[in-house]
Amino acid sequence: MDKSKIVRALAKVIDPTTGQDIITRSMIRDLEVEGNNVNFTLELSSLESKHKQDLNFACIGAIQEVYPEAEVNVHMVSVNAGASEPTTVLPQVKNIIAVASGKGGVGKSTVAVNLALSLKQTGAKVGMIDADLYGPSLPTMLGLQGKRPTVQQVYGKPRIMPLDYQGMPVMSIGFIIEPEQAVVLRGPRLAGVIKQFISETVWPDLDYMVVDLPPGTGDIQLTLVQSVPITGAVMVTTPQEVAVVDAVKAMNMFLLPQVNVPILGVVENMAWFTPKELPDNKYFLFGEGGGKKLARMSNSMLLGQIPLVQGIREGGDAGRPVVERDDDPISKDAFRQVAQNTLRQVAIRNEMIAPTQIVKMKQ
Ligand SMILES: Nc1ncnc2c1ncn2[C@@H]1O[C@H](COP(=O)(O)OP(=O)(O)OP(=O)(O)O)[C@@H](O)[C@H]1O
Repeated sequence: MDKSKIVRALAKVIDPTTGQDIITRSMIRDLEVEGNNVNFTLELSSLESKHKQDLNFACIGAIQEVYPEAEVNVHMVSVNAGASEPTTVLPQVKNIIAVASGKGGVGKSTVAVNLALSLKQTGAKVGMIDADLYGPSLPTMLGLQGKRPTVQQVYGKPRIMPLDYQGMPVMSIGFIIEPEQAVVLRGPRLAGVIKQFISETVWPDLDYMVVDLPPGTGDIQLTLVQSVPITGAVMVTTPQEVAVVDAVKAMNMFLLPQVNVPILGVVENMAWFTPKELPDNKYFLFGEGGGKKLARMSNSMLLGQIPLVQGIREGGDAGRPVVERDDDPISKDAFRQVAQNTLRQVAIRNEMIAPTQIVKMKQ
């Protein structure tokens, strides 16, 4: 029997927790073929061990399809044995970055989308969840209006396949219901949708998952911190005092001792206005210093300042974000700097602090 044929057969076995095949996920070790005997070890996380039997049968079936005479012995081991608290939610996602703001309209979604795409431009694997269930803007900003995700059966369970924007998997309530219907969703339904986006969607291996939160503090933020371990939050504010005051309230939710999500830094959006015809001019319409102030208050850093320019709004409306175009290098650079600083802050955070735990709160 040919070992490489067996590997190719095993590559058809899908791990139901991630939707990826067990070869891509490097779950097979010590594959040995002797006569009719095929022996190997299948490494499972504690979450995958729920599917132990299914996976065992799937492996045997896949090999016997090629070699009906094969005697297959699958030795299953748990890779998390002895670990204190294995990550069981989105184990294939290395970092989850929540983008939050105090009030609406400060450009949180614009920052989230351009940050995600700038991270992707560094070569990282990035996905996005639009958790702004009341006002989903991702479909418009990425030109995906009217598109619907497909549902596929993965081991007998229906799973959502995210939509794709230029190689970036994305999910939004706007892909499921019409935007004007979103407001009718209430507490438990909202929590259900967030959980579907996390646990019932087939996300590939990702370096960063960027989550666009609704403004303020509410059920959705609470559901999210109870559902996934958030690596850190990026706060978006405009420079004026009132925006900062609201942003502090939103920020304080992340810093609650039982939530304990670190603030990676602050993005000051609409920092100054630059007219198209006078690209070197800066008019500080909303005052100055809000971003720095918020960064100081959260003991974090100002990740960057984004100007108020027509191209950013046009990019969002046209479904082609400014960092994906070449007609506004200044804004593109500003977002690139935000992404570089975010990468650095995530790396420092992961070096210095233990992984975030999912919040267990009495409701
Ligand atoms: N720096 C900017 N320059 C020009 N227009 C911008 C800028 N940032 C955001 N906008 C525009 O402002 C509007 C609001 O932005 P966005 O939807 O990102 O805000 P938001 O904070 O996510 O709002 P909400 O959460 O209330 O939906 C959009 O039309 C967007 O294109």
